Parts: sequence; structure tokens; C-alpha cells
Amino acid sequence: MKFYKYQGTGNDFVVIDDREGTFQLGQAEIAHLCHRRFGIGADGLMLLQNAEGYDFRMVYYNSDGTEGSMCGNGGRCLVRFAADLNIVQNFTTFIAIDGEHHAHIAPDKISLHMKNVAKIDAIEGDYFAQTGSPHLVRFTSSVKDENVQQVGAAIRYSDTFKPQGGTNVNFVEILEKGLFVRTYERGVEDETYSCGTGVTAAALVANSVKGLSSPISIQTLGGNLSIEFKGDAQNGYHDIFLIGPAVCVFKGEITSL
Ligand SMILES: N[C@@H](CCC[C@H](N)C(=O)O)C(=O)O
Repeated sequence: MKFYKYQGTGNDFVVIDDREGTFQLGQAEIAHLCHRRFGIGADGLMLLQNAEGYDFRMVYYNSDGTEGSMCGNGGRCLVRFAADLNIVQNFTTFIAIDGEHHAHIAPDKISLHMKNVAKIDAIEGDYFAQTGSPHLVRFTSSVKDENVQQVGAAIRYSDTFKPQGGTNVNFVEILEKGLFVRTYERGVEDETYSCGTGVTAAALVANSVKGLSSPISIQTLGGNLSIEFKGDAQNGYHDIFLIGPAVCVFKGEITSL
């Protein structure tokens, strides 16, 4: 089976062209391919499939092999893949697990339209937003000193989030210009270098609670992103764009599973 490897600010993905609809691997096999010792190594695996009325369908699996909710960086990488395959050029409309998305394509960046966010919830001193995936946002004065793995896992598996299948957890420091965000990702069960739906949640919460205005620059361990949006916490957020680089790293052939 032929595969491609893409990354967007260090959030990395195995990508498969499944327009013929022949992909049949199960959870254990997907987890194996994403394993960084025994497989290709990635935060997730994505399929690009045909979808009537759209340029393509995005199917996203976390690195543990479970089907994930929306992945913002994955969406940006799959748009780049569709452009590399010449399925789309400057603009695309595609369908993902959380509904329709469109994106603008430039050589150095993909601007991905994210779903509207109706509200921000305050939860025990933290904040929660659903940006296609569930995200807790915790402000901190020094994000580099946070134990993202340990504290993130404790929140992800806490009783508060258990009924809804857990949550992703973002630690957010306000910088002179923008935010520095580190994310514990559900389904990877570790910190990733960047999380698109996570930085989107962080930006909207920063607007709602700290008054930062659009566009908001985001620093992650894997590089820089930008979030544009309209609206506010009272009336909800719309026209939200996740903007940043997405590139093909290499391609190859899967020879054993
Ligand atoms: N890396 C992603 C988020 C992926 C979804 C998440 N792990 C989940 O299933 O909750 C992003 O860039 O948004």
C-alpha cells in the first residue's frame, strides 16, 4: 500500500489516497502504522476519499487507531495533499466528521475554515470549547514549565470529561504578541507538537476571557499558526480560520503490518 507523510507545524500524519475505497485496516493496524518504533510514526492517519458534492472526504484516525473527531492540522495537511494530487487548486470544499469545510490554498500556507463555535464554558477555573474536537483551555504564566503529559492525562481521564469520551487539554500562556500553546491530545495520549482545533479553542477563549482580538498569532512547539475569527463570546464565533503551513515530507510503500 502506497502512503504519504505530511506535517503541519509538527503535527504529523500518514496519508492514504483512498479514492477507490479499498482501505480496510482496523484499529490495531492503524495504531501499528502510527507507532514511532514499529511503524511509520505519526500523530494520526488520514484517508482522502471520494464524496458526492464535495472535492473529497476527510477520514481521520488518532495514533491509537480510533476514529478521531475533527483534526485542524490534519485538515490543512489533507487539503495540501488534495492540491498535490491536482484534485483542487486555489480553493476547496470538503466534508469531514464535523461537517463541511472550505480552505484557501497558497504555496506557503493553508487557511482552513473551522466550524462555528456557539459558546465558551467556564469549568472550575478553566474553559472549554468545542471546535470540532473537545478542548479544555487552561491559562498559565509559564507554559514551558507545565507537565503537559501528566496534568493533561489527569484532566483528560477525569470524571468531569469521562461521560463525553474525554477531552484534549491545552496549556496557554499569553505572550506580548499572541499565545504560546502546548496540547495534550486525546487519542495520541501524549503531548503533540501542535494541535489545530486546540489552538483555535485557545484563541477564542483568549478573546472571550482576556480580550485578545483577531487575528491571534500562535506559537507551538512545532511552529507558528494564526487564528482569524468574527463574533464574540456573547453571540458566538463564526468565520473562524486556522492558518499555517502544511507540507509533504516523504512518500513510500507499506511492506508489512
Ligand atoms: N491534532 C488535531 C486534533 C485531533 C483530534 C483529537 N485528538 C481528538 O480526537 O480529540 C488537530 O490538529 O486539531
